[in-house]
Amino acid sequence: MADRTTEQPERGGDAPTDAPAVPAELQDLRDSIDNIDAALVHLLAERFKCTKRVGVLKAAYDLPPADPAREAVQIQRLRSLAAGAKLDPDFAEKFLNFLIAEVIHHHTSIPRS
Ligand SMILES: C=C(O[C@@H]1C=C(C(=O)O)C=C[C@H]1O)C(=O)O
Repeated sequence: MADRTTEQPERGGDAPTDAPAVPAELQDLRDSIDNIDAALVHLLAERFKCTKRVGVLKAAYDLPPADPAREAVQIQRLRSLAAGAKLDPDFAEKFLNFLIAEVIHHHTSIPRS
């Protein structure tokens, strides 16, 4: 495979018209980041499919949209998983709260009889 790091812009003379070559390692990392972002989108889509069904069930059984006791268990579990994975537990908690807020927003918009 060609070494992409060898594709350097000209030095001196006129300003180069092409963008500088991206080092191979940077491009590889960006390819992986793009794959991870795609996986996250698919995982989130599956999660929202589940939570939408939960919202319909809650409306049918006249249960409140939010369940703070369940959320507290989820947050502690995710914080522990994050710590084990060397991810900032505060970030994991913020991310989960962000998701849950969106879910509850969806649930509150489901009509009830
Ligand atoms: C999905 C539910 O509804 C809400 C949303 C939650 C979530 O997104 O994980 C968790 C608890 C509830 O506040 C549920 O009760 O399970």
